[in-house]
Amino acid sequence: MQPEAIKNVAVIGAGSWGTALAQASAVAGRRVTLVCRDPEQVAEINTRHTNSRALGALPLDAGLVAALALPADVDLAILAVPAQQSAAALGVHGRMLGGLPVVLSAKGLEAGTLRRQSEILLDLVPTATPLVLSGPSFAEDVAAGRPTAVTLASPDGAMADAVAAALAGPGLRLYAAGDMIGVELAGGLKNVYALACGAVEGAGLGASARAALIARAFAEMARLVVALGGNAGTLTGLAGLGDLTLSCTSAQSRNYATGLALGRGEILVEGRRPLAEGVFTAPVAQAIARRQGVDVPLIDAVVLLLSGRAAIADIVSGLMSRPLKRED
Ligand SMILES: NC(=O)c1ccc[n+]([C@@H]2O[C@H](COP(=O)([O-])OP(=O)(O)OC[C@H]3O[C@@H](n4cnc5c(N)ncnc54)[C@H](O)[C@@H]3O)[C@@H](O)[C@H]2O)c1
Ligand SMILES: O=P(O)(O)OC[C@H](O)CO
Repeated sequence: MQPEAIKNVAVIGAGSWGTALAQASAVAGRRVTLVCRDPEQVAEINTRHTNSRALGALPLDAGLVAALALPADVDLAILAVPAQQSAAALGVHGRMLGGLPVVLSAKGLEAGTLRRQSEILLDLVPTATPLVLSGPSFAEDVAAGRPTAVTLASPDGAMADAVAAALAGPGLRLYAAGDMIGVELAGGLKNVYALACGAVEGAGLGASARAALIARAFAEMARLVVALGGNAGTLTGLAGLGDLTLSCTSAQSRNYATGLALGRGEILVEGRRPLAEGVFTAPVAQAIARRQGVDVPLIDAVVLLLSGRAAIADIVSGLMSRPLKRED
């Protein structure tokens, strides 16, 4: 496929990330339909050209329209609902996606089934071509056109090149890559480690502890990626190091902010906080690691923290008192 053949893009999911990707695609010259669930949101986007629920007063590109369903002439779809909702959204829209390239942009692993996003897509729409978009990218930055670079991974290299070229614009640079498993895992796992880093800051444990945590998270992530057939080298790129750095150091990350609250001793009340994908992915990552026989002390620590069954001081002391091991 040539990039010029990708004229019409549909984005499923009108939250902050879906709206930001729709905006970037429109700025890149595509005709974009943002698929919403709420008729009032459709009306606001089509008349006032804002999506206030997702991105406040940010003016949206004139090439972006909203609808309740996918149009018939879509060349490329982008799925941008929370990771635990991907199967439900594909259940509604999947029959329109047969044979199409589908960009998966949620960062998370599915509870219960332990599926990655590409596995969910291929189970529900076997003829679609999956591409995974991940990397350091806050919706607010992408929507405002601030410089952002991400990875776009697919086993179909020619398709990844074409879609990267079709979606690239003045503020968004996409690097095509082949290791979809590594990129998907990196995107899901960084949210778990961002929770941990936020908790370290919230508990006042210091910047040295947070830096050590990031480095050990990188090593842990590499073990899991390799065990699942991915490439550890992928983690040196945008989806690995790039996103781990962003999410583990910035309170703008919802996962980091949630960790901050946990570290301060606050109790999480479901539905009362912004989406923090790591809360759902942590137990899934732990189950996958157990299945593969991979040692993941940091993921275990986050699962324990989220369970509310142990204080952060005890969790940290448990991590620090493990038998010493070699780094090399
Ligand atoms: N916000 C960011 O900066 C950002 C950046 C990169 C990746 N992501 C990822 O994008 C995904 C979505 O995050 P977000 O920030 O847009 O969340 P959000 O909470 O802002 O929005 C989620 C949207 O999905 C819609 N939705 C939920 N279930 C649905 C369903 N079954 N069918 C159709 N629509 C449904 C909701 O109505 C809402 O509009 C997450 O996996 C997140 O990790 C977010
Ligand atoms: O706000 P978060 O923690 O969901 O992070 C958003 C993006 O994934 C950052 O790359």
